Amino acid sequence: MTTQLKLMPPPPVPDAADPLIALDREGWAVLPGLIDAAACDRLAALYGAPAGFRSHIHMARHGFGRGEYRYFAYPLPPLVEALRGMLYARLTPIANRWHERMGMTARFPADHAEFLARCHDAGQRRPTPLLLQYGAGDYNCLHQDLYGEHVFPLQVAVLLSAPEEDFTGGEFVLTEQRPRMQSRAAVVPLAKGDAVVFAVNARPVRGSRGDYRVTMRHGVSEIRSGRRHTLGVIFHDAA
Ligand SMILES: O=C(O)CCC(=O)C(=O)O
Ligand SMILES: [Fe+2]
Repeated sequence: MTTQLKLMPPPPVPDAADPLIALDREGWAVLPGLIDAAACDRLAALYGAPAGFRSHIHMARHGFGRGEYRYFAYPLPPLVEALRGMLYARLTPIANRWHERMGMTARFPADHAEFLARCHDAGQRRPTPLLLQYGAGDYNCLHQDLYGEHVFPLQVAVLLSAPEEDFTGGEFVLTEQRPRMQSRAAVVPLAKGDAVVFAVNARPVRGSRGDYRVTMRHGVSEIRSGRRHTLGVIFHDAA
């Protein structure tokens, strides 16, 4: 019996075949090694470049936490532009399915340029991809990246620094607020170059009487030492 069991093939691991399967179950999923270490370093180095950004935010001044970020200006750096279009195309079927399940009327076109035209027509014209930089003692309060009426329900953050080497602490945290229940938190395990895909504001959860909406927020726990950079990819533009 034991030998027979040993000879049996291992059970299939669906998440390994498609990491995005976890999105429906958890409201977030990790895309391991989305970009390589050299590309991470090149992107993180842009933070110190004088040009290419439309604004610079000191989080403490706005009560958002402690740390800073810069929104890219258009045209985006080619890698950011390519990632944004590629990820959007991959996430659109899930976004449309989620909207249907949550009883939301908006549907998303297959082409990101078409969705951006919709944002721009509604006055959401400013690019939202951003680079974040944190040092020791910095953190990012739980929040949602909503910038107007048009919201693509999923977004992506890419960790550009190596945990335990470049920084300690600074974990990516998600919370979900379920109706009439206490909130639940998740800490997302990320290595340098990994991306987390997560719900911007709400996700559908299957209950005994159909789907219901769960509200999600994300943030970053305090960086204990070192420096941490992230690339944030949001698919709607900002008013
Ligand atoms: O630094 C992080 O990991 C989170 C960044 C963030 O809030 C975002 O990309 O929207
Ligand atoms: Fe965010």
